Amino acid sequence: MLSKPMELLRPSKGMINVHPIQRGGILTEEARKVLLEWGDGYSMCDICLEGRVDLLDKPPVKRFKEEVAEFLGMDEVRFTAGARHAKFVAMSGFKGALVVDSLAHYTTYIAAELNGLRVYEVPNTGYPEFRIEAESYTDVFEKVKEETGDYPAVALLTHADYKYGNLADAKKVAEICRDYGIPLILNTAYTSGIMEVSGRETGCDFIVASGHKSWAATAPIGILATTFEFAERVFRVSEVRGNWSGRAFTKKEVALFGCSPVYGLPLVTLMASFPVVKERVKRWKEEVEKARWFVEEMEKIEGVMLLGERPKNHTLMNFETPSFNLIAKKHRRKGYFLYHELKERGIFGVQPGMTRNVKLNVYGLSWEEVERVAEAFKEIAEKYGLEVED
Ligand SMILES: Cc1ncc(COP(=O)(O)O)c(C=O)c1O
Repeated sequence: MLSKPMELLRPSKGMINVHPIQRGGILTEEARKVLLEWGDGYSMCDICLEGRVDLLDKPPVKRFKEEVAEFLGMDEVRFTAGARHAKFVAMSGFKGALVVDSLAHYTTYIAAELNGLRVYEVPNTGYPEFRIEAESYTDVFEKVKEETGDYPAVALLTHADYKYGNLADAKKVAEICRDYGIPLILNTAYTSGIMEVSGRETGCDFIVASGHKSWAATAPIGILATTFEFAERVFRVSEVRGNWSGRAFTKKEVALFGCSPVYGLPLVTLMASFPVVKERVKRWKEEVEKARWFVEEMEKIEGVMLLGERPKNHTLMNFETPSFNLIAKKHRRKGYFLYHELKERGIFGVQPGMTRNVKLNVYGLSWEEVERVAEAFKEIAEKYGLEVED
């Protein structure tokens, strides 16, 4: 059955959306302007001479690719179908064991599975901070060697994780990997595009990014950046020949399905937002200040405590909220009460039905908006008889 127009309206329209995955993907004005012009199917491919979207001159994707490489402090870049696909492409250059942090996103595991890599996890410090200690990578590398006879083929670190918004020490992990000669994939789905990230400074071998999560682009689009050392290996070109015609596809990169699997709006919006993204990363410090202020305000509410590292170094946060959970038990709407109370106050994005924990992201909100969100939580708490410090 066809969708009715009503069904295509956005439920969060007009509200402050604090959903953790939404904040960094909100389009810039510049990106909004290109939506209609480039909305047709293969809009980008009007003048394609090389058979690959990353080599286009009109629009200037080839030049953009070089600009992104420079921005990320890497040598070579390709556009992928999200961070998940970028991880898949990076991992496609390796066989054997992969070591990942235990806060890695599910897409890391899926990318490894698809590449036939065996996954070993670096533990975190557990409740309440769940930190990934860089030194723990050493222990796991040694464990892999002991169990399999070889050191791992590759390692991955989630720069900021999706669960607690902890910011891992990428430089330290990269140093350890370098000492072992193990290439490091840095998953910056929640960092590059909102804060400054440089592969050269960090010392990692791959940077994975998500355009729709953190670079103000339309989904799906990701970025894989790497060094000259690894580029040929992961951007391997096709070697097959057609039996019938003997055709060869020697320019087509295998893990990118020949030509980048994204063209049109996702890539054009990424390009249109880029000048703004390059500037906004410089304002990260203030974004973190807002997050720290917000934590202080939330913890004035009885029974509310931040999970993850303190002080916060990222804008994604997770609160333990047993007091809200007790209210939910007696409320006729059960766990949905909080979602509805927030919605009535113009705030969207806290998971419906969830009151044990509240996970949200304040990235890109103005101070006034951050205050509105904090006030809404306090007002709801007081309405249901929780104490709120002045
Ligand atoms: C840490 C992390 N990596 C990767 C992803 C997936 O990103 P994408 O949708 O670009 O594949 C997510 C999604 O939430 C994530 O949190």
